Amino acid sequence: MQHFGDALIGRVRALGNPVCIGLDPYLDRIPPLFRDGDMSPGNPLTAPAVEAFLKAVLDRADGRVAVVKPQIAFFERMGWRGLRALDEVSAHARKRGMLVLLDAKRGDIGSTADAYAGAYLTADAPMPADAMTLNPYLGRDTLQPYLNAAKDTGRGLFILVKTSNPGSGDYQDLKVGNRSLAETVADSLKAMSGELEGPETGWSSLGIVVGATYPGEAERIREILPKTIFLVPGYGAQGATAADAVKGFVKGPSGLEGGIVSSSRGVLYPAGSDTDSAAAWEQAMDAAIDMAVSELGGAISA
Ligand SMILES: O=c1ccn([C@@H]2O[C@H](COP(=O)(O)O)[C@@H](O)[C@H]2O)c(=O)[nH]1
Repeated sequence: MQHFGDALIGRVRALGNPVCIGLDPYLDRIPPLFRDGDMSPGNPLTAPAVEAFLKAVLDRADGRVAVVKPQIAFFERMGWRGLRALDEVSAHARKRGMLVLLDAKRGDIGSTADAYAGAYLTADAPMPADAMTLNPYLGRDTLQPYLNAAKDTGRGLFILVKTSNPGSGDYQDLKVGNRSLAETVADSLKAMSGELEGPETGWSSLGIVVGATYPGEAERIREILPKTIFLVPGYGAQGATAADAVKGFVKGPSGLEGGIVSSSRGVLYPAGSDTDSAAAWEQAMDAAIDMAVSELGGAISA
């Protein structure tokens, strides 16, 4: 059975960069090369066009990137055809050796969490993901069904701790004693993280989300959870730099490690990609991927 934490860290070490490409298909930004019809969410041609676009992105990323993060909202927006496209795109990524981290941010009472875990994480899940994001707001008992599934299947979990958005401080920075709520949540995940530590690298399959836009908080949270992989959004389109993004990383055998840095809009829609020329689009996409790979690869080797 694959252990998600070991598999992810192994691939990042092998490739020398922590890039995670976010798959957020904004319908009005799909390049002309792939568009079909009016690209309205209910148009039956829209989801296949999105699927073709994302598969082409994955082909450009082949051999350069360890993991991709489809954002389920953009697929749900297209109804059942969108979910079918998500399934196809995920299968395409896996065929190219990339892990699939589903950004679904689920969070509900335990009995409903059971159903979500059964959709994405259990051995018989119809839409399997290698890992998924979760919202811990309803309490630790609501994370248990996902933890059970992760133990059974080796899949991974990423719990929201300190998100990248400007309003994340509204609740996450509130003081609980002398710590922020985000740090308190991190502390409460210690035991669960320990239960999923990998036999090869020691890194846990229970990860957390820590925005690149709050590098100081990333350093404090790393002290609380030394073996927990960080999923770091906020680099690129949200303004954080590569140096900010790796603040919570630690020294490993081949450079800094312990996290992946996601970039969605910055990679998917670069300058020059708004074209109906296949060659020009490929060139723009290669340049965008190269930029993320070299900036973030450089930041972990510095
Ligand atoms: O704290 C978080 C958690 C998740 N996200 C997700 O990332 C992408 C946005 O990425 P860009 O690189 O800014 O396009 C989107 O799917 C969010 O839901 C986040 O931004 N912050």
